[in-house]
Amino acid sequence: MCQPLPMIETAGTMGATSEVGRLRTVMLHRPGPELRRLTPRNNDQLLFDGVPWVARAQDEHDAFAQALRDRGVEVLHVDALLTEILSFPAARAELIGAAVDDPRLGATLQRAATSHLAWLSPEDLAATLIAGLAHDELRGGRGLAYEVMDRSDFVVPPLPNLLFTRDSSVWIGDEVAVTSLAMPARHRESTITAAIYTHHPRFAGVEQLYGSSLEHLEGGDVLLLSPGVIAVGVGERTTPGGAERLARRLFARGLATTVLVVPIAQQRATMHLDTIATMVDVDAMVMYPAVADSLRAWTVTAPAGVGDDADEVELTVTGPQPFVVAAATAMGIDRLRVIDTGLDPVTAEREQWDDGNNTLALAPRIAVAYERNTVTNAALEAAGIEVVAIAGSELGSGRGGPRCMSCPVQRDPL
Ligand SMILES: NC(=[NH2+])NCCC[C@H](N)C(=O)O
Repeated sequence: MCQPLPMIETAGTMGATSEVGRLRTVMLHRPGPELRRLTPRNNDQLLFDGVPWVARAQDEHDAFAQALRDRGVEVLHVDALLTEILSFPAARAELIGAAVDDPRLGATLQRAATSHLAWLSPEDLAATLIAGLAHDELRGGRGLAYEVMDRSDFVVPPLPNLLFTRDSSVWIGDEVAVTSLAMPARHRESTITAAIYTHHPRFAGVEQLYGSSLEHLEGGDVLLLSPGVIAVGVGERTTPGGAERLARRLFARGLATTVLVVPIAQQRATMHLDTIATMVDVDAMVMYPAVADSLRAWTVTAPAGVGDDADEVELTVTGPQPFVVAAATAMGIDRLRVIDTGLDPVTAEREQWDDGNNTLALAPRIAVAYERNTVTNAALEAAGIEVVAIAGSELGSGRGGPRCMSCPVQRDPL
């Protein structure tokens, strides 16, 4: 334990100012034993629409990671970063504390779980923090809560949605926002991303611009439309309060000039802004046609030279305007080109559900997309976007596509 980690050379500054600058480094999480915890009894609560075939999901994810590496992208894995920081006592204490900080447990079970976790090697602790700790896996389990707890329940619940690394942190400029996830099944994910950014030497000196205990804000709702122009969806996950706090902090730190706040329907099919629209070129988005005309945005700005006290920043709010109009104005372009998901309403609805809009741009006009969304992908190709198609039959059961499954750590400036 406690051996210093080697400092890793990184090419250029970390961070991103757009969704489409050439992708250099990305953080992924290869799905593992945490997916084997899903059953028909718990999958709804754990935010999966079914019970995935884990080995196939891993094959699909490996092919996704390989497609990125083949195009020169460095792939970082959450479990490896987590294992590395878990040789530091401070990181261990923080993450063990977060794992047992659960009102279901009670003091006796909390103590038993803490001492169980404290004995684990960095590898085993990383694995347990992600896959969770089932009732009968806890050596020395005791206490009222332990006796009463259903045998199929978890002392530490698994994190199957860690797969969607987009949501638990987002880089804006050269800072990282550790987010505050709305669904109870995902709260603990951002304690892991916070610990990685705090303790891993790779990220030494990186400023954290948000935090896991603030108003709900999820990375899937944050779109870097162009340098300094950020769209934030508010709906099932991100609250208006979260969007406002992020805007203030971005303005105070000079990381944005305009934030567009975009209300989206509060339902599972549109849980994040990136389920209905993603950038595929500097001036183009693939978008769900059923919302393309009705999507509205409030434009939030702040006077220049606002100083660095975020709470003092005076916000100017105008709108609402049609999203595409507000976006083009803020981005300083004549028109935001929109490529439709599907052609007829039924195909569009099916392909939106299967994350046809959820593309990951590798550079302007090159995007990773699920192969199953054939009509959307053909529309992208027809619009001059090269589609890097990946399989997602099992990965898709968690309702997330290539964008949700990736957190860009470094993109070239445009
Ligand atoms: N950025 C995204 N669209 N992420 C998708 C997350 C899916 C995950 N099962 C959830 O419900 O939270």
